[in-house]
Amino acid sequence: MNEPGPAMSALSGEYRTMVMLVDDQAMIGEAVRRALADQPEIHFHYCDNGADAVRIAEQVKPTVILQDLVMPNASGLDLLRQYRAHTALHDVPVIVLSSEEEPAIKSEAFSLGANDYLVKLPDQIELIARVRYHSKAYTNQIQRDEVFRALRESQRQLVEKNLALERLTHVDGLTGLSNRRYLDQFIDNQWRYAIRKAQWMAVLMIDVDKFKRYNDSHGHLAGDEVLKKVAAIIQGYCRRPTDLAARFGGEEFLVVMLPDPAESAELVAERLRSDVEKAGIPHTSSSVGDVITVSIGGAQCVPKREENYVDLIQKADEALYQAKHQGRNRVVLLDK
Ligand SMILES: Nc1nc2c(ncn2[C@@H]2O[C@H](COP(=O)(O)OP(=O)(O)OP(=O)(O)O)[C@@H](O)[C@H]2O)c(=O)[nH]1
Repeated sequence: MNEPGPAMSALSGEYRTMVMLVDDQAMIGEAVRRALADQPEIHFHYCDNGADAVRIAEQVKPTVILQDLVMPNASGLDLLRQYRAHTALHDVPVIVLSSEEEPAIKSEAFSLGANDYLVKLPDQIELIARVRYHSKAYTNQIQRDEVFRALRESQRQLVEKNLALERLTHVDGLTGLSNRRYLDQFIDNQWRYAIRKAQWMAVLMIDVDKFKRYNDSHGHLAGDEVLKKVAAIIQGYCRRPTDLAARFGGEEFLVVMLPDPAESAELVAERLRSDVEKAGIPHTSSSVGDVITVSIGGAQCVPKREENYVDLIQKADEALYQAKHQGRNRVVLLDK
């Protein structure tokens, strides 16, 4: 008897033909073994007890099962049902071995999922041909499934990588806020949306006060850390999908929002300004105070078709200029 072993070798990627015969008659077992003996690529396992068939099939991993119908302690049709309900065995081809050509039994066997029906004992050539045919169909199916699985997995990874890449192209490397490129896309979309919905749209331009002095006193790297902290505070105010916080330029940030009446842009701007001050990041060389502060210029409008969002940003810039001139660490909001 050939050694029982795994029918499928995941390592080599090759599939061996593994025939499992379930039949209580040792004489049949011996006859089938002999019929297959001179086929080196066909491995054979004989199970003479129907009660053990499912358990043994789990271990042996047959690529085809030869199933006797009448056994003392198990019914072949019942076993067929069990194979078909079993997660690991439900696709394994089953050739029913019957002692007679009986249409009713044949019909029931096929309706339960048998793949073939042979009357015992078929001649050697027919047995080998059918075993090869069913085994090959089964292993081809497994290989196709594996290829599809691998393909789906690599497609999933590709989508993830593309998304990550896309995110990277949208993000400012230092602060993690959106970059200018993404801001332009976003604000354009939001502008059109606000036109359609006749909704208020606001932009806040936020600039760190006396930042040059900070860099001069503490160095550029320490300045970068300040920008990251300020950016994190700003980001905290942009949780809704309709809001966006972006790095507009060096130490300048821009927030785009569709404010609702309950939380006006001015209120958000004032809270943000106050949070930066309360963060208490020391800035001893600032003429505004002894901590990092920001000035915020805001502009808002209900956009109209004939207007352009660039004018809104321009207005916010004007407001920022006023905030700086009025002494910094303050909010100036203008309606466009
Ligand atoms: N550390 C750091 N500094 C930056 C970065 N981008 C711009 N800056 C600095 O930000 C400073 C901005 O200086 P100014 O435009 O003169 O304004 P300010 O000193 O903040 O003064 P006011 O805006 O008038 O309050 C410059 O010194 C820039 O070098 C950056 O990415 N990192």
